[in-house]
Amino acid sequence: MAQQMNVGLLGFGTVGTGVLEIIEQHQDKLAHQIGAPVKVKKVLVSSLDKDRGPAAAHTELTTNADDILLDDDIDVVVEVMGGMEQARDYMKKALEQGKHVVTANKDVMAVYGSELLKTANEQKCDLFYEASVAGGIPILRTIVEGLASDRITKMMGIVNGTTNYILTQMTKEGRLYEDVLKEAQALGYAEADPTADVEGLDAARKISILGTLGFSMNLDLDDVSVSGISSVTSQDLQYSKQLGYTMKLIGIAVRDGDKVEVSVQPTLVPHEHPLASVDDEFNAVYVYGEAVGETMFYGPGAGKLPTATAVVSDLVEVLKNKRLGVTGNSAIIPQFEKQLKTDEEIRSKYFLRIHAKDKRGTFAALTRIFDEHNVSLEKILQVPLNEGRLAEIIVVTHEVTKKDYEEVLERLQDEDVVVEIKSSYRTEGDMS
Ligand SMILES: NC(=O)C1=CN([C@@H]2O[C@H](COP(=O)(O)OP(=O)(O)OC[C@H]3O[C@@H](n4cnc5c(N)ncnc54)[C@H](OP(=O)(O)O)[C@@H]3O)[C@@H](O)[C@H]2O)C=CC1
Ligand SMILES: N[C@@H](CC=O)C(=O)O
Ligand code: NA
Repeated sequence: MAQQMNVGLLGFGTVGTGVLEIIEQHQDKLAHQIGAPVKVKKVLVSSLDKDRGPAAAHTELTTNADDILLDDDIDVVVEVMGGMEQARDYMKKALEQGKHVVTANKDVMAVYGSELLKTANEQKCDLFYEASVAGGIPILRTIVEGLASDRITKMMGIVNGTTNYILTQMTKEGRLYEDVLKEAQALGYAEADPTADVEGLDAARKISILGTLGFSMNLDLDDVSVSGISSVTSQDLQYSKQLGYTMKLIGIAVRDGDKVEVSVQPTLVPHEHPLASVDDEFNAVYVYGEAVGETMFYGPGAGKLPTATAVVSDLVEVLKNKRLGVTGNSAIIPQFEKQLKTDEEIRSKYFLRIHAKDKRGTFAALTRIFDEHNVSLEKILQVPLNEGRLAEIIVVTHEVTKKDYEEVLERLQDEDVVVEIKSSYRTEGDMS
């Protein structure tokens, strides 16, 4: 057996404590796979005063990152502290010191990923980030290696555990948004600031990483159109259910020819769609490849041990590469120039809920507007409100262009019979 490999951990929170636990508990298996024992030599924390239980006794804690980044005995730096600029600076410094890096940080990888991967290749170092997308599901490896021979044309992912937990609990248990969010925070699923979860930014970061790898083009976070779940109401969930749909926050990346579209939004999927039954903090990524057809990868998307499993598996790969002398190849330069679809080219179905005056001519006025913009309707539901003075009208369109649909929304806003547009959601139909 070769000499011990040393790891420096940046962060000792939910994921960091899980990483230490797995390394300690699976020591024999890891040593067998890597061909050398592994030890977490030092851990960076922001405060030495916290009570960290017995786990902390097995390693050395520091508040000075250089104790890790400049320690010649540390082979791999595992970044699980979160945040943006500081985490990126530490990763860059680690790579410049010739250390390999494993991270769970999608915030950094979505924005600075290509820059850091370039540094890693130049330094002949590895940089792996499996835990950054869909926690414990080995999805990045699946796309890059498992489907390397195929041409991926569509990915749809429930890639945020917090929002999936909230939507599931609101839909199935009738619980309140605020209560479930607090619980997701207590369970360690949410980010330090959960705004990134509920407003869709966390999922946007993940789908931009998936799109970049799956379509082999550099997709930026700015290329992702994003909306979150903070304004989803229990009425929306109830009407969706009544019309045969389940609401999920879904990251969607589609390639048609050379053009792509990437977005994140609360999306209605038919009850029988495989993504509809992915509940609570679980994640799933549906991937369509031209040759393989439909595939779906399911598992826990957040939480201590599932996320730590992905981190430690990356660590195993790095250390194996190091032993074989083949590090420095973790980045594949994207093959294609990015070409984004226009709103005339993006096609989808939509769910629309409006309050309208309940009087003669209302429906005629509405259908005229839909018709003038080439929007045809697949489903219609009308419910009287306020003792018949108002009508709650819910429609699901056939597949239409985003441009036509947005023009309809603008026209409806100015229409006399429309009192208020209550909500509007992208709706998925067929699988591929
Ligand atoms: N939680 C999850 O389920 C998942 C998390 N991730 C990602 O993993 C990363 C870590 O998440 P998580 O473990 O939940 O985060 P936590 O907030 O639980 O832990 C963060 C840790 O990093 C330390 N830390 C933070 N900032 C600094 C700093 N500036 N200097 C020194 N130490 C610092 C904290 O120190 P102290 O203990 O002293 O406060 C803490 O130990 C994030 O990038 C997150 O997005 C990815 C997938 C799933
Ligand atoms: N906050 C994230 C954690 C994993 O990336 C989530 O809820 O999915
Ligand atoms: Na993963």
